[in-house]
Amino acid sequence: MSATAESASSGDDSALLRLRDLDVTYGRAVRAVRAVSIEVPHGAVVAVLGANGAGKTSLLRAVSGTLPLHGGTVDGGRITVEETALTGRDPAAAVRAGVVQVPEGRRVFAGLTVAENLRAGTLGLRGSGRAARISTALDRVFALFPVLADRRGQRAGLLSGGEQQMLAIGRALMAEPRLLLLDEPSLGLAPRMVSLIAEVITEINRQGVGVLLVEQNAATALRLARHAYVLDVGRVRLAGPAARLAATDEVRRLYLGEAPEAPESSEAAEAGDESASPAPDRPVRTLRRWRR
Ligand SMILES: Nc1ncnc2c1ncn2[C@@H]1O[C@H](COP(=O)(O)OP(=O)(O)OP(=O)(O)O)[C@@H](O)[C@H]1O
Repeated sequence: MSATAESASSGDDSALLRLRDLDVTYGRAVRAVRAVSIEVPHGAVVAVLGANGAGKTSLLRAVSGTLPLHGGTVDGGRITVEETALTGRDPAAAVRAGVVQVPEGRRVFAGLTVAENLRAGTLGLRGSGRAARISTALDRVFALFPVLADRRGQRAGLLSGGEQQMLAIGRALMAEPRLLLLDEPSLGLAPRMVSLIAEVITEINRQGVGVLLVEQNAATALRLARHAYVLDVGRVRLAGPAARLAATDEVRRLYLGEAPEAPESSEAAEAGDESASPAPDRPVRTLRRWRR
């Protein structure tokens, strides 16, 4: 494992999403993402971890084409979904390529009903058999989230935070994604709801949807993901199989909030990778720990 690893995955040619040397800036002053290379293989959940301001959301915005809406620009690098180049493309192009983002903070349409919110997710749907496909997608969402079926006529603003997160994910699924971009789905949710959302992410993935999961909740993310990347001030600091990352001293101490068992003997240091060792003056950025 290396901080400069180009990818946490095997690097095979069948990657669903491939980011190469991605740079994202806001204006002249903020370099939010720097030379980041990430892959999501077909059928995988891949996690991107990091503290506040590490660049996680900016990375997702670059992929979903929503960066300009926030004043940001892709300044360098390449984004491809299978054979489709998405670098600098708009959100409609990303949706056509099967990429749908669930933004942080849910952002459901509070004044619309649950059913209307779900239908809003189908606006970008093109191609034949649209009505039948919408009906199938609706059945699938209601099977994943029975509570949404029960509340289909209720205004979304009246749902709990967890239910709104379900609705936000459900709305994204209505667009028939091949790749779901999830930004902090566990944020602000009670532990029981975090577990439920985690189970649903696993099920969605089992149904064939690739997932790029951005989380500060490192324990949940590392449990769900096959591969993981740790971003630090816009750069990939660590990358590798999630289970292996979860076992390193650095991740356990800085991202899982665990006390180290042995003094400063990180796996990366053993591998001779000095850049992955924490600097002595670095503040410990303990992120929220996942509690069952
Ligand atoms: N719209 C914006 N305009 C200017 N700077 C921004 C904007 N959005 C993010 N930034 C800056 O870009 C950097 C990366 O932010 P980003 O939101 O991508 O990080 P993050 O890892 O998702 O953080 P968090 O977990 O707090 O959401 C930060 O320095 C942030 O202040």
